[in-house]
Amino acid sequence: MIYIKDMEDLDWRILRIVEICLKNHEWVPIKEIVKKAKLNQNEVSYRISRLIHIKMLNSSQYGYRISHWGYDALAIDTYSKKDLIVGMGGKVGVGKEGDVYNVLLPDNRNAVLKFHKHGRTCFTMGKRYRNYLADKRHMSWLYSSRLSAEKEFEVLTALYPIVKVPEPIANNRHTILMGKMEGTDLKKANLHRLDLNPEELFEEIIEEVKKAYKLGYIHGDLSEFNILINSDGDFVIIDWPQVIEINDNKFKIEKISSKDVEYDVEYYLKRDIGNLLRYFKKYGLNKDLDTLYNYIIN
Ligand SMILES: Nc1ncnc2c1ncn2[C@@H]1O[C@H](COP(=O)(O)OP(=O)(O)OP(=O)(O)O)[C@@H](O)[C@H]1O
Ligand SMILES: [Mg+2]
Ligand SMILES: [Mg+2]
Repeated sequence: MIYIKDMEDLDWRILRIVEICLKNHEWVPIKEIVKKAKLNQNEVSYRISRLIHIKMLNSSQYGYRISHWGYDALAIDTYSKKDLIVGMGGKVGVGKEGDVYNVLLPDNRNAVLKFHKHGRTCFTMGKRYRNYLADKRHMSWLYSSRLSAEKEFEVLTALYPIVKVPEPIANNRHTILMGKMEGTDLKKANLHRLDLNPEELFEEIIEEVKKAYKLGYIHGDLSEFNILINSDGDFVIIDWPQVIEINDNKFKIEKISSKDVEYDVEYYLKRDIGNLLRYFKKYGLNKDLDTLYNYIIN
């Protein structure tokens, strides 16, 4: 629980100062905070103890840093101050890399806010991110979560509305604000009960994969868990941070047991198609992977 309502202006100010100082420190020493805040040491100590009490800051013998909750709070506060969201509701979903919450936009539309949480990332994901961050020495969860959110927002912006993906609305820190799909994931949907034709749906999904490929992107984690569908058969493909950019060599190498293994675009695209085929097999669909692959790339 984030106790934003208990936060006073000075608490926010100190929290933001700690965030800025984290660019240069792993733990921010109190004297650094005092210097930047232009407040006396007693006031700063008092604010820090309040922030620790409500779990916005973590402390060690070396100083202070922002907690997951502190970072969440800063993002929510920023959206709220910019009038991008006017309310927050419950959780829509919990993924391996983040939590997704219902939010209300000023025009009364429902949307969702996805928090990227790399601290508890799945292992492969971490590996790939470490790769593309090889030159950044002090990579913290805070920094890598932010990059992951930025990447997902960038991809949604490049794909929307050509490809069926959620509408990207805004990005702040480790979060993205996007349109909400009222529906369920394909994993939980029963296509027969929804009166949907599995073969038609499969072909529609392949069309989206093809369009994304033409724009230069391979999802990289496509499966029945990352497709949301409603009862009309409308769907969106979600969860894009691990995207493979077709002209970006950095994404082609993964470290497996400390050996560099080079995977190419073909590997990732076939893996995505293979996941879809596996899912649709239970509806009796039998298609050839190579034929689909050639259809997509040509
Ligand atoms: N735009 C959206 N509209 C409605 N629900 C959404 C939306 N985006 C995400 N969700 C819900 O939140 C869940 C997690 O989202 P997402 O898959 O993007 O996160 P993740 O943490 O990367 O998950 P994973 O562990 O699958 O990698 C989804 O399975 C879905 O239930
Ligand atoms: Mg997912
Ligand atoms: Mg994911």
